[in-house]
Amino acid sequence: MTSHTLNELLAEGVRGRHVLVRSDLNVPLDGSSVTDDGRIRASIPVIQQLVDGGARVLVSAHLGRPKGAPEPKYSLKPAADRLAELVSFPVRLAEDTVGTSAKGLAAELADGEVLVLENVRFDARETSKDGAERLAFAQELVALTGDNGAYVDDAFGAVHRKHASVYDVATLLPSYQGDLVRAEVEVLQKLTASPERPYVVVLGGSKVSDKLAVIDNLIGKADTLLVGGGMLFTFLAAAGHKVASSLLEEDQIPVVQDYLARAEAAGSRFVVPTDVVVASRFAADAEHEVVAADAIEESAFGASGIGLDIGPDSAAAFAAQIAGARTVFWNGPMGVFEFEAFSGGTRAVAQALTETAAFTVVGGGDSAAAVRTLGFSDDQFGHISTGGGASLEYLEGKDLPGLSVLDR
Ligand SMILES: Nc1ncnc2c1ncn2[C@@H]1O[C@H](COP(=O)(O)OP(=O)(O)O)[C@@H](O)[C@H]1O
Ligand SMILES: O=C(OP(=O)(O)O)[C@H](O)COP(=O)(O)O
Repeated sequence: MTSHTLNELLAEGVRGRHVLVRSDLNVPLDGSSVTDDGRIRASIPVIQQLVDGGARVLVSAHLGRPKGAPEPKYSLKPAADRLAELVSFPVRLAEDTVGTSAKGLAAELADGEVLVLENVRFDARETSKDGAERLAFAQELVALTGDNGAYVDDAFGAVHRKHASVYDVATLLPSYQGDLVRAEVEVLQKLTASPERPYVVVLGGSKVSDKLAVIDNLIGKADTLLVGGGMLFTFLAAAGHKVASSLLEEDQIPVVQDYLARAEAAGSRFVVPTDVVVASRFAADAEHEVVAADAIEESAFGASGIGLDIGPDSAAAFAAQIAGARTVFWNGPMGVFEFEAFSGGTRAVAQALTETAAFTVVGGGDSAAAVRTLGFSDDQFGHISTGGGASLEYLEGKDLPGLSVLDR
């Protein structure tokens, strides 16, 4: 299957046309400052080419997971401001997504100007499971483009979401695949076709139920699955251990038990941490200690202890697996790397990736941010992908709505 490309759109001509671009500007923030602008930088080439072609560019994007209504802490303002600093063309931000501000500013746009629409997730219809609701929102987005609009999907990190701004708009406008999506897919295609073995997948992060769902199809594909981050506690609970106040998805325990039971026959092996860094509370300066993974509740903090990182023995075991691999895919920090005291596991995994002879891919907004904030550089890895969940779902061979909707 192929999609129409950005080059085709540019060849058709975009001068004076409103082009709606879906970008992934879901960047980590500290208050109102962007702590890693990787996704913004990755979004610029497509926007720049459209600006150079004289398009009137409308950028749609989400930030975080607001609950379908405006919430100031999820405003795209910090991301739009950072974009404006990085480029030489004018960038404005609408106060709403499809309301009076967006309509007025979209109509006023001159050729080569860019308007970022406010967070699409401020409208509950964006993520609705009801297709008619999503379509109604998509129609309002599309209406901003006038009568000769076009749509470019460049938000690789969101192609696994069947959301109005990713999927439904593409059913309404002439649609094209952005260069970022194209480049990401090219790398991942190589990884799905015939990964060199041993093929090690490292999983962590906090979107536990999303990631657990993905593991299902990686069993049998990956040789070894290293389990860190928030999801490790559901694995420990599945083995019958108490996890005190750590992140736990109780309803997923039977799912994990099923994975563990199926893995061996399918030729995959889970490596679950044997030690954990437990903290008294979720804070950078919390008291903490290393305990055995099967004795979390026996730490000094008892039932209120929270596991915030894998322990040093586990980090060393993970590093050894990575050293012996030929292909490594990593999504999700091993711990709360934003706090120095709980960044050891993530740092050890990142270091191991830079030292192995394997082809390495790091995927995900926070994973990419982690390697950069811990002082590693992009060129120390085979590929840094802007999408975590999106890459994982691509690797499991799932149909990704944001890609298939563009198929001709
Ligand atoms: N044990 C843990 N408890 C709570 N949060 C965790 C834990 N380990 C990692 N995290 C958090 O996971 C977040 C990243 O998760 P996620 O969004 O799933 O990753 P990515 O964006 O790379 O896909 C980080 O902000 C990190 O602090
Ligand atoms: O951050 C993202 O995904 P990731 O954490 O899997 O890399 C994307 O912007 C998608 O966000 P979502 O997982 O809230 O839909």
